[in-house]
Amino acid sequence: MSQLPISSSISSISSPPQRLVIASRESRLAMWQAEHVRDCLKKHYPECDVQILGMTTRGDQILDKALSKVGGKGLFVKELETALEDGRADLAVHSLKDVPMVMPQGFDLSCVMAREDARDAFVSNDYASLEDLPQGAIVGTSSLRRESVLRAQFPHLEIHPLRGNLDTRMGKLDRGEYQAIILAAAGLKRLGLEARIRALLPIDPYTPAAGQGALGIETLSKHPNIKEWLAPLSNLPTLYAVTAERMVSRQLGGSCEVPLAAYAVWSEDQMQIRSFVASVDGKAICLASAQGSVRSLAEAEALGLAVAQDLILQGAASLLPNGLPQ
Ligand SMILES: NCc1[nH]cc(CCC(=O)O)c1CC(=O)O
Repeated sequence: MSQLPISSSISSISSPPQRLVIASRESRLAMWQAEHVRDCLKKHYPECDVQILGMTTRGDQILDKALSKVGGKGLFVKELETALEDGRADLAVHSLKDVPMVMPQGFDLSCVMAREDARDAFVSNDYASLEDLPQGAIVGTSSLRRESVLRAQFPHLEIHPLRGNLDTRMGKLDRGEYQAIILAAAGLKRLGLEARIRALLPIDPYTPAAGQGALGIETLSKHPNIKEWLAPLSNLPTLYAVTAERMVSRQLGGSCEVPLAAYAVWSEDQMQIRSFVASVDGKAICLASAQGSVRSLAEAEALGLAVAQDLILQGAASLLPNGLPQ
């Protein structure tokens, strides 16, 4: 006679968490995001002791170079992953835009939370919109994606690099180093700086980066209960959208050394997605969009794949510094 698998049936009903540690970067935006996750966890698990472990990453230290030149997205997440590996933290909160398209071995993107405004924002003290900027005006951005669209739309503007955390960037604008800067609206809204936004840039042509405006929670793949514990924090429309966006980006190499945009919206089983790959000077662009029924993660990935294939058929590979992956 076979025995009932008593222990496994008991362990599948896990008890609520008693203590959770969130690893976060120390910038004001990262801390806001970690506190947001902490508050959401406390709401679902009032008995749980939720702590935040702040840490400085290489991406926060190297401020004098364009992001595309210092090693890209992984830069902001490595130190946090080490904290997960060492057991100092259970989860790491990231702006999803900064999370590499392929997760390193042993780590999972375990939760995607509801998206803030995904659009880019125009911020200036003297001008109400990009259209109002005079010949030679200096616009700050270190995003090759933003630079490419700006150069295509407004060849008379000067695009200068702009790095550092949000407060640093705003400070540089306010000291007159730029006539205007372009930032993600999500970060400004989260930090209570929404009033500084002079204009929200339309998705066409200013298509956001994959994952922009969404929060991702990374955990160790082998953590026994964390995915189940995080499930109430996840947002399905956002998860479907960013899954498609990240698929496009991954197919094209997922690097920030190339202007690459992908933005999707999902509602009522329908997804719309739009993406481009372009040259930094804005002179060459491959643009694709698609719409289709999406009722699963696999269908979200399939729509993203179709858009990537459309871009590749249009010659997107010739715009990628290292060609197509593999
Ligand atoms: N690349 C840095 C970064 N990562 C996430 C955000 C903003 C918040 C978000 O997109 O969730 C920013 C700043 C910006 O692009 O202006």
